Amino acid sequence: EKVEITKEQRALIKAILAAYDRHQIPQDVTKKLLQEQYSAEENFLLLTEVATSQVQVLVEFTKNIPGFLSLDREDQIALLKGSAVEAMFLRSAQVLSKKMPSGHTEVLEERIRKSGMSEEFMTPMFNFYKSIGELHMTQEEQALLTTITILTPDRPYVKSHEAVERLQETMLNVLRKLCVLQHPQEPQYFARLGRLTELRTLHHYHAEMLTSWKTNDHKFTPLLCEIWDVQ
Ligand SMILES: CC(C)c1onc(-c2c(Cl)cccc2Cl)c1COc1ccc2c(ccn2Cc2cccc(C(=O)O)c2)c1
Repeated sequence: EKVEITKEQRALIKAILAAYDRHQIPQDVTKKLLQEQYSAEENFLLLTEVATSQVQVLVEFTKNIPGFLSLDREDQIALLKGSAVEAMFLRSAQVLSKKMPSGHTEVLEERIRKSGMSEEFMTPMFNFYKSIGELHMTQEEQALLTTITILTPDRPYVKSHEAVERLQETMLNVLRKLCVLQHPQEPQYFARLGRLTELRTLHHYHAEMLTSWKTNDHKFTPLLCEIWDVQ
């Protein structure tokens, strides 16, 4: 039967896309990525600055997700803490896979490769970036996928599981219709997006990345320590 996006769903897409487009990392941070010299130390510091800025952007974006602010306040924090890494993997993948104007992509990739991260995390991370790139997601799909990742009910310490599940279900219904309408030649497209559960394993790798950086006496910003429970 014909797939129809309702008026409410269109309004939802518009609100989420506007929030997604509005919240970008400030130019002065991304400009540094091109200017500073290369050393593992400098790369780590720059990536820490980008990650901190990305968390701030993520918090602002999340506040604009329709319905998020009506969730229990502690659950809002639990959802942000539980999804930050995955949302940042999605965002970094979207940025690295789209050919950014001023050759940012190569520079970013180079700085990630040379930031003191061990090889064992590099491979899964860049495979993930490659698989995201191959999906050629539209802006709406990227914004909705990030929203759905944030609204994952089974994060640690979430109390009103059903309230979050209802909100996530609403977004999944919209994404499902969008995929059918925007990728008519590929009926399996929505299922492929769902298979991004690799995100969960990357979350696991990331915890180990943090530990290995920490043992090499790398410092994180207060915001990153708070959102990632780093001492
Ligand atoms: C603390 C730091 C060393 C770190 O720890 N884990 C990761 C980490 C890593 Cl190394 C990979 C994936 C996720 C995380 Cl948290 C990182 C680096 O984090 C990021 C965060 C965001 C990133 C990047 C790279 C790109 N982006 C997105 C981006 C870049 C430039 C502009 C914009 C924009 O929206 O305008 C967005 C790195």
